[in-house]
Amino acid sequence: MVKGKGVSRGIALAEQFLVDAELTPRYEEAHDKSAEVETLRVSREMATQELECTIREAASEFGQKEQEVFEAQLLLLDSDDLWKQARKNVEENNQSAELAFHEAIEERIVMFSQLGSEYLRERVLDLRDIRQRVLRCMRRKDSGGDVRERSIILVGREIVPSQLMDRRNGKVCGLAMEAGGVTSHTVLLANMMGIPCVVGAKGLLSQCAAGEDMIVNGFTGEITVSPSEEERQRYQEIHDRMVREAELDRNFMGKPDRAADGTEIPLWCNIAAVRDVKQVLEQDSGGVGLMRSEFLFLGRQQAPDEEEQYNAYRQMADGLEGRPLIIRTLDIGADKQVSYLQLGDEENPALGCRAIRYCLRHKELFLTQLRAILRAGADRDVRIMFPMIASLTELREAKALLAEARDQLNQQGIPCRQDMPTGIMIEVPSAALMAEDFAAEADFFSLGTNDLTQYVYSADRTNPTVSDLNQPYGPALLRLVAHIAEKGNAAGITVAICGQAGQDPLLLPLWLAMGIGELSVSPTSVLGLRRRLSGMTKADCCALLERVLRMQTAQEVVDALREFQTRTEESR
Ligand SMILES: C=C(OP(=O)(O)O)C(=O)O
Repeated sequence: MVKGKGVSRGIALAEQFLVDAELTPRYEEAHDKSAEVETLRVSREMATQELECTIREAASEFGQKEQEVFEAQLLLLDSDDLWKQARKNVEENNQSAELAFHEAIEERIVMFSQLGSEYLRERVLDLRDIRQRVLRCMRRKDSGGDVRERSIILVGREIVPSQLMDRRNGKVCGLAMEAGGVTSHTVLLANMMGIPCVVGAKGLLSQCAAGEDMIVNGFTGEITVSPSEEERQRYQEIHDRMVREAELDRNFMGKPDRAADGTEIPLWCNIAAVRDVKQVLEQDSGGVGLMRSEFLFLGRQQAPDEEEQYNAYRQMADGLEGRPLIIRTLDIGADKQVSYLQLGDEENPALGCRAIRYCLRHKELFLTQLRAILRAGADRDVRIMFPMIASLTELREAKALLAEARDQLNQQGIPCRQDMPTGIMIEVPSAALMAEDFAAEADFFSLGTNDLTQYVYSADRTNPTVSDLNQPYGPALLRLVAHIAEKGNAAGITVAICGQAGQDPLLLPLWLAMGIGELSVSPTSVLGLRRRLSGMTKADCCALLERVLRMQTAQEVVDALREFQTRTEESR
């Protein structure tokens, strides 16, 4: 068993699937040449099937450009010369199938790199990708066809969002990482998708065995490689308990987001793509409090143009059937790197030119997004939110560009929203301290507690070594949140929370007491939070908050919150 930190609740048992480690071939001699040749044949078939399936999916879910990328790969993979060369390497040079294929691709990489053509040089990346795909197929024990049909646990040193979103990686039902931070974007996505996840599991990669089963326990942080019968039974018990809890939660379908004394906190959702809208409706949520638009920009070769963005935002708004959609403008940088945007090598990217800072310096890119959002909101409840605002000057500049985008559309006679509600993320201490001033110029606040925590404690959210500091129970963060809520409420604007802390059931009474006006959480958290909310009263929560705000350590706070939770649940 390997121990890490559980960062997305739940438990999963499935086949392990190594993702991020660059697979290198086994440098072995072929003991049985005909078996190695057969491995080549089967892996060619599997890789081809996978790619064909990806092309179909890219066509239906993404766009023409994504489809073309994979079609180009399929052409390369389908080269008879390539496979003949690999076969020759087995038969004449006594190489294993893995090595034989690796070498055959390597020859092409060297050739393509030396040719003057820009186009062929760019194909080198595709060749590398194909090599990884085929090696992965060779490592799979059976030739059970398309990995997408199988449930898998992604295992890696650090899994990036694009790998999790890559449908070629199968039906992901768990994530296990040797490194990885508590609120990295992969973790956020895992939460959103209800996928159990463990990070910081030292020694994981040396123990895992691709193709074998694994249990990932997102409650305890335990990872069990190749589980025994007894361990499988234990998994089943926990799994069954989860199912029972989920049934209790489901009784709260159709009920209001209301505490026992009638105080309401709307429970909205965080989403990243059009396909997430379905879950918002399925989980009976009232809207989307955070649409992380940067996910439209990840895992591709160039930025989506205005039309593509407009279509995506419009589809989301339509899918929400009148519920509000808050779109956060491009929050790129730090752990969300996009190669084609040339973010540059920064010594300290979390403190660098990211999010609104990047957008204000790349006006065309920003205006394109603003136009797309304004158009999507022409006759739908779409609202806009700027991330990483640190100064009033930035907010004013961003609003001026929003007005410019609107004027451009008006001049062209393109329908768009004239008075789009405009909010800001409060995630930088400078904005938190000046909440009163910001409240006079923003229509709403949404607290990005993931970043706010990292900046308040100066503890990198992706660094597991400092994850003890990077958590939301510390009194400094709670006092700051209370300050922001007070200023926002006094100005009559909604103060929401869209960071992970918003979905933490332990913290729920504090948010209720502070007058937080909306929580935006992963869709899978909505019903559970609604159930818990229904058992609390604002008066009890205020008494708890008063005590908590006088506490000095995170441990004292956690103890008080746990005690409150037990008491509330027992009294129901
Ligand atoms: C919601 C937040 O933004 P991100 O997507 O950076 O986690 C946050 O920082 O809390």
